[in-house]
Amino acid sequence: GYYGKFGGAFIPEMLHRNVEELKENYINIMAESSFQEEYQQLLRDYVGRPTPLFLAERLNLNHTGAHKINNAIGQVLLAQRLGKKRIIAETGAGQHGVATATVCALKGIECIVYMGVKDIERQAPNVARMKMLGATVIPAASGSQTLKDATNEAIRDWINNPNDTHYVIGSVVGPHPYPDMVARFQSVISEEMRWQLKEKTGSELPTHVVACVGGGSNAAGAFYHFLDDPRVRLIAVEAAGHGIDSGMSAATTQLGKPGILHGSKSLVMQTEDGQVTEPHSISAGLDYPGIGPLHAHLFDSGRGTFLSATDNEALEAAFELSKLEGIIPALESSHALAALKQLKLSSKDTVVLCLSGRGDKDLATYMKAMKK
Ligand SMILES: Cc1ncc(COP(=O)(O)O)c(/C=N/[C@H](C(=O)O)[C@@H](O)C(C)C)c1O
Repeated sequence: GYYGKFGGAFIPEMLHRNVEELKENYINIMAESSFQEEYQQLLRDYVGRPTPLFLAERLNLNHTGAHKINNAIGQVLLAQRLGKKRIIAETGAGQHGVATATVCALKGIECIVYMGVKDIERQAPNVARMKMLGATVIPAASGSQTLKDATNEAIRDWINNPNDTHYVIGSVVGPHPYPDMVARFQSVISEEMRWQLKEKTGSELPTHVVACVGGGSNAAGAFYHFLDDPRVRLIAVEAAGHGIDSGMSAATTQLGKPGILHGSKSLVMQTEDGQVTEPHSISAGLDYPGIGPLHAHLFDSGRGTFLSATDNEALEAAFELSKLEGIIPALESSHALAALKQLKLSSKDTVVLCLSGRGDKDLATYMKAMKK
């Protein structure tokens, strides 16, 4: 369960049994043909995959509007095979919450989503969707009432309900096996990239894959099948917020130090005495003081190139893509788009940009920016 020196499962004693049960079973269950049949069938007929590779842009026009559903389907199917009757999840941008609530509605299983009070405000359309889908949204009022507090509340719930509950973590974070399990579910993104690239360009290898990183699941999925091929440059884009040195940022590889967050050893934005510091990003999905251990290792080993984009650069990129291509991207994805300008690309390059989600959820923020 390690990526270099990062990863592991540093969890409260009371969670051991839950996490052990997952670790013992996830590979076998995912390898079962009945699991794969159901999983692939849902991705095809319910999510609407494969999503088109369009003009070297990777569009997730998936059902529920982002990549999160790939992971939510996998984990709910897994939870059912483990006999769980109750699903909990954390969410920040609300996409993961909506994806989990969607699959729970489809499978008729109870769904509770923890969400920071601040995020409930700025992603209101997704809160409405979760409620429409029959999920219970519980405001995380502890701490700074953002994503990390939603995650803490979900972990507290799981400790109190160890037997009948599965915690669907929304990104490649948390104790082993979550980072590996979520990356496997998201790997469908690079699988589709490869064969669509082959069809369109004759080669299944791009020169660059670019993706935004909050916890890092859409990037893990986009990078997955290219990790070991140095011919493919992996470009991870973090949220610089008001700027790396502004004190209002979420660029964890630039500002973080090795530490433990939510059960995983990775890079964490923290004070001298190891208290997690409050991150900032205009996008809820990247507003996270940690990063998945896979990405900490990609950064530490130099295999990945870590760029960042500020709030304003992301906004600009969102307006530009909307006007130039008729696609309104999620604020998170707009960070990946903004970073393209920082790459010295040549016409020989094949760049695949992973657009992790649609901008429907961010229209209020876009409209506010337009008024300025
Ligand atoms: C459209 C979109 N793009 C990217 C992200 C960043 O999450 P990763 O792909 O896991 O880095 C997100 C993250 N969304 C989560 C959520 O919807 O709850 C996030 O806020 C938390 C799970 C971290 C997203 O919604």
